[in-house]
Amino acid sequence: MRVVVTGREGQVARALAERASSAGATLIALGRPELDLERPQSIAPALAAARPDIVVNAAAYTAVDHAESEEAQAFAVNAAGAGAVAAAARALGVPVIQISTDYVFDGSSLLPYREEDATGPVSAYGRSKLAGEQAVAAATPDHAILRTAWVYAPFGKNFVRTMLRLGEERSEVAVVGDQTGCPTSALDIADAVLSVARNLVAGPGDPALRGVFHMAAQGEADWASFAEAIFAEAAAHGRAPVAVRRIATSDYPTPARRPANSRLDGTKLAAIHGVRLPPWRGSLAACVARLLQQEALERQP
Ligand SMILES: NC(=O)C1=CN([C@@H]2O[C@H](COP(=O)(O)OP(=O)(O)OC[C@H]3O[C@@H](n4cnc5c(N)ncnc54)[C@H](OP(=O)(O)O)[C@@H]3O)[C@@H](O)[C@H]2O)C=CC1
Ligand SMILES: Cc1cn([C@H]2C[C@H](O)[C@@H](COP(=O)(O)OP(=O)(O)O[C@H]3O[C@@H](C)C(=O)[C@@H](O)[C@H]3O)O2)c(=O)[nH]c1=O
Ligand SMILES: [Mg+2]
Repeated sequence: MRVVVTGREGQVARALAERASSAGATLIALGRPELDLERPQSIAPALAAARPDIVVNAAAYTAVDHAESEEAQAFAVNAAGAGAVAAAARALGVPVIQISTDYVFDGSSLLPYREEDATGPVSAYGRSKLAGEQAVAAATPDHAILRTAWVYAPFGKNFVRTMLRLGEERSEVAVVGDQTGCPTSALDIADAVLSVARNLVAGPGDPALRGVFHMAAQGEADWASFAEAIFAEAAAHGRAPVAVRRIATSDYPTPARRPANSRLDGTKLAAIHGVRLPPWRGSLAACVARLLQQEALERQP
């Protein structure tokens, strides 16, 4: 199975590159300048040349706060770009997997979100990603939209690496405690995406395998308790302890609003695709261990 992913250096793209061979897949990553989601005319030729059995659109404009002042660019990449990727996949006669986000919800529900729950993004990023879901669905019926959340990896830009960096500079970090979600490892996402890809390729006419699915780690955390877990893992590897001061969202002003609750319910993905991501705590432990091992190696003379 030839899996073509958009974006070369993104967390999910790099995780797919790392995990593909153990899933018996060949991974081809396409990025700028050859494939630029802001240049729709670049997309179909780049995808065609890569001869995919399936396309995964993992590239996106992901700077949540910057998107508030660059909404047009966020829409160009996340909405028009995603639609163009899906249209190109359709022209090639292959399915597309669109990676989407928990930020399509407004966060007012007290329960984990299910696929049929009403969306209502409260940020420009969330609006652009919801428009992307709609553009993909309009472009081809042969799609799976996989919504994930709070992605981290041993590489790329993410909350885990930010906390480990801050923890080297300070003995206390202030973190919001009133936003709850599902911290999800990009490596677990990669394994799940590859399973879904296999199912879509093996079941070309099966509408049940298509549509929207929630794909996040099991369990839940708020950002403050997630930070506490990161520092606990680091301390287990000999790092100095770091205290987390739990603050309210109102004490941490940001340009973008974020949902108070964006937990995702993975029941549908498990029932239909047989895929359940692991609980977040063990995946976090593996990520922190790998980061600190890399760091120790880099420090060796
Ligand atoms: N990060 C998160 O917490 C979450 C992410 N998601 C979604 O998951 C997907 C993967 O996210 P993640 O791996 O974290 O993303 P990253 O921010 O790590 O990477 C995004 C990638 O998109 C590429 N990209 C941006 N603009 C363009 C463009 N115009 N043309 C081509 N490529 C472009 C970037 O390229 P370059 O390296 O050149 O900048 C980068 O490789 C995205 O769809 C995101 O919306 C969903 C929930 C949570
Ligand atoms: C760095 C830092 C952040 N925070 C807060 C800000 C924010 O509410 C929360 C997380 O910060 P981030 O910048 O990682 O959040 P954010 O970039 O909003 O993360 C989101 O990214 C997009 C792409 C998604 O799709 C979402 O699922 C989600 O992962 O923690 C603190 O309270 N203290 C800190 O020191
Ligand atoms: Mg961010």
